[in-house]
Amino acid sequence: MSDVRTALVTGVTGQDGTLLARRLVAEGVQVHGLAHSAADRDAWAGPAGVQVHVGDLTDTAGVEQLVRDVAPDEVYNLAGISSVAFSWEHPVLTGAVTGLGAVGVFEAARRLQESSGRRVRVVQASSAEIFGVPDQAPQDESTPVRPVSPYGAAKAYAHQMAAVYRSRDLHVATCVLYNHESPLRPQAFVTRKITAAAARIAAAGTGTLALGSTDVRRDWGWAEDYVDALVRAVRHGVADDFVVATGRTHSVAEFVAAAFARVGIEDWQQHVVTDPRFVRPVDPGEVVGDATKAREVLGWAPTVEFEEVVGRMVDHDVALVREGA
Ligand SMILES: Nc1nc2c(ncn2[C@@H]2O[C@H](COP(=O)(O)OP(=O)(O)O[C@H]3O[C@H](CO)[C@@H](O)[C@H](O)[C@@H]3O)[C@@H](O)[C@H]2O)c(=O)[nH]1
Repeated sequence: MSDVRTALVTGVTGQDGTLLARRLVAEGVQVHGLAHSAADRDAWAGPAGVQVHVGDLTDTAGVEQLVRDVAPDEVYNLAGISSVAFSWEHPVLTGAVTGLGAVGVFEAARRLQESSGRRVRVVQASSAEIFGVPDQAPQDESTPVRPVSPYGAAKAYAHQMAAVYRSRDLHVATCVLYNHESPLRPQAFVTRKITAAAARIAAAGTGTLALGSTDVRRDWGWAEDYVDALVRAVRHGVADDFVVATGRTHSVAEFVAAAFARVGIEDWQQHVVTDPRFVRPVDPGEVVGDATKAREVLGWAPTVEFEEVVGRMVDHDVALVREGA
């Protein structure tokens, strides 16, 4: 049993929110979640016992009211637009939700802390995209923040405002999360798109997968590990920034090869076509993080290797196809 009584998780219906809610409920924490819509709330396959509220991060007054009502010990800000691809189509919305929305959460926590006289701790889900196309590899907490996508710029603003709120005596930690995956990933992200396609093509014996750039390299880890880092960061004595990554990269092509090999298809190239719709205006060629600080300060370490991440996702999608889902 944790000594944390109440937690508020924004973005609770997403991949990380779901995994985090499971973890906190298992610890005996009273979990409140914020979902974007009643439909998201009703469709959510989260753990029992979570009180899910519906609201929009752009509704600053609503967020402040929620934080006051819930009076959490811990706030996990996971809400926002999480797809870089989507952010290119909706840059204004991305700035409002992912950037300003985060500040609304920090401000609400600060006001609660001030009015209640109790410590409120916040962790912000920051992103490797804040580094844009970095000069150094791997990146760490000292790498210049220089985003190149609307999503990265919005996350960069929230990241820098976290530091501003620390100077106002609010505990706001950030985890600079590199790509982290699980079967809960929607197909808007390349990993799940690939694993779902591998399962579909294996079952049908035919089919194609349309992708953008396949030579870009990402640092892919297992999402549950990254949720563990968020918990460690928010509970650490000092609010700080932590890069959370495996330190290893693979290309999209390598991900495809591993996923198709898992279903017994070696000639994956026969099934992949390039579609310019999935090529981004600017896309970092390689992002890779150095999580030494998280290791040394938080005792955090990734536990699942790349091949196992791919394998677990493919197996899940194969089972879904078999069930006719
Ligand atoms: N989504 C998508 N990406 C593709 C495709 N083809 C190639 N890619 C490439 O695959 C890479 C990974 O794309 P995503 O899976 O969409 O993830 P992301 O843009 O790297 O963002 C993820 O990681 C960030 C941290 O590094 C997170 O902050 C973000 O929320 C998200 O989880 C990108 O370089 C993208 O251009 C495709 O068809 N779809």
